[in-house]
Amino acid sequence: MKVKNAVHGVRGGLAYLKRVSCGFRKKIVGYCLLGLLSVSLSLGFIGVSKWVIDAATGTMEGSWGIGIVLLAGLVVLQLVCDGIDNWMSVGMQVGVGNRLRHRLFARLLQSRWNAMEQFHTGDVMNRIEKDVSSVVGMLTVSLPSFVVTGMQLLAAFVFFCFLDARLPWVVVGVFPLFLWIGRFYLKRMYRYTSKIRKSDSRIQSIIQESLQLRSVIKALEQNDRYIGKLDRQQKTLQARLMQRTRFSILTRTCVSAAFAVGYLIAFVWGTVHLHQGLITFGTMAAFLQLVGKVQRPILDMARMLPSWVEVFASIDRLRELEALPQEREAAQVLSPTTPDVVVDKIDFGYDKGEALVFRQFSYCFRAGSRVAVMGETGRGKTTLVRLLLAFAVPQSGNIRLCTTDWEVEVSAETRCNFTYVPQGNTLFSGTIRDNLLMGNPEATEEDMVCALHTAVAGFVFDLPSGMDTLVGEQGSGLSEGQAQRIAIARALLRPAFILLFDEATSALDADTELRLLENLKKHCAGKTFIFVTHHTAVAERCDAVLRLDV
Ligand SMILES: Nc1ncnc2c1ncn2[C@@H]1O[C@H](COP(=O)(O)OP(=O)(O)OP(=O)(O)O)[C@@H](O)[C@H]1O
Repeated sequence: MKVKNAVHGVRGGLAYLKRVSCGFRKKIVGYCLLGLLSVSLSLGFIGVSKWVIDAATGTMEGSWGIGIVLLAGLVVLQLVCDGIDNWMSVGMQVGVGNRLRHRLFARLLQSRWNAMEQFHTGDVMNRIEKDVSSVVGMLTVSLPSFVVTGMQLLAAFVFFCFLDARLPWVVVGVFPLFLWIGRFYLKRMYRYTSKIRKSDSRIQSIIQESLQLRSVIKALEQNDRYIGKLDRQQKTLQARLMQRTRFSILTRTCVSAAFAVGYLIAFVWGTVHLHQGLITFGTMAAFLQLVGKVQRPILDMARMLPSWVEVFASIDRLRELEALPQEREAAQVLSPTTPDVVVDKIDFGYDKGEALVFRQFSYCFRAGSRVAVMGETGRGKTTLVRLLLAFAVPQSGNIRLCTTDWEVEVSAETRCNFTYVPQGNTLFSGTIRDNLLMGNPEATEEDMVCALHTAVAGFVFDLPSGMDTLVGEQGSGLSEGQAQRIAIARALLRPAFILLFDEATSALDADTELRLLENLKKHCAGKTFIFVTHHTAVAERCDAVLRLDV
């Protein structure tokens, strides 16, 4: 798919980091400067300690007591820096994380209704949680550390040159070799990391779907099968992680061995020069500390590499989500009065090459009428609702909202003219009141009571907490029929001209269904009702029946 064509690569990844860091760049630079101050303090510590040792051993003149006071001052400053560092780091992590999740969540909600079908929700959740935190870690921890470590290395290198100009160039000499090995290392790590992220997503998908459908799993006695499925995926993840760890340990051991040899050379060099009286004890101590100061940052940078690789794999996954086709955002287009809904010679099929669901289909839903849409399962009833709501767009023909002197083709902007009760249980966790307010955030207590009565949901007033009763995910705690009636009340609160009921009364008993239809007729005069239904009782109380299977 198009999403797959999203341009991968380091350049794209860097551009993404630049984009998402917007608004935090000053803080990140400030954080880097703080890190540099911290490095300067630690180098200052080395310089002063050399002076103190040389003064104490009589190699240099001066009061080593002042040096000790200076050292204590430098330690205090370092502690203050560490405190500010922690404070800034947490603040940035929270801020950047919130910003990234906001950006992704908004894009997912604004994407076209079926754009996400290619992803499992568990995979999407995994990306929002783990890939976002990996990018946050990069921007707020790894990137500043990389800058500071690089500067630390440079500063130590310059300091080194003052002590002896030859040794540091050995480091420069081996640098091209490091780059060459690094290229091979990065490629391999990227491959391992991408596979690991995929396995991780699969695990989350299995857990999420199984928990959502746990009653189905229980009823079909498939517990062991699903636990086994999880175990197999976990084993795959473990194998992939171990493979990456093996490779990582191998490369890290090689780097550490190279550094151990480097330290040994530096130590022997220092000892020989000390023995020959060419350097002082202070220089020897400073020299050995500096060797550490050069080696530590290089090792730290090498250790950061896996997290850089992980970030680029994560960025690719986040960019796939961000590349989902979006709905155009524009002002609402509200009809002046209840409009006719004219479906004019539409052709529509979901996928290219597959049979069309509608071929040259036309129909007019008259303003203020009640129409039952019927037909065998799979004939396109729900698809018609999606087309009216402009979730899907016909390949040819059009659907228009028309009044005597006003006409507009349906689009995301005309959705405000409709209210929709989908199939199944569509309540959110929270109170019944929260659910009702989703239909109309400005609804008064009186409006909500009226909507509940019209939807034959008077049972809500018998609950101990009434409208403040808490319901669980997907309306758990309520019966299917109770949840359907609250969903209908929610839809009635929305100030819209056309009400779309997609098998919205399927869980109601015949008597309750009839009372609901009577109430709708009485309280919602002038509005258009489109009932997708298999119930003949509903069809008998409508002004027209649209059969899709004839
Ligand atoms: N998201 C989708 N992607 C691809 N094909 C789809 C999608 N949704 C539905 N279809 C196909 O479109 C056709 C019409 O489906 P639709 O859901 O509109 O039928 P329906 O009449 O509402 O069925 P039911 O009475 O079972 O709800 C079916 O062949 C179905 O397989």
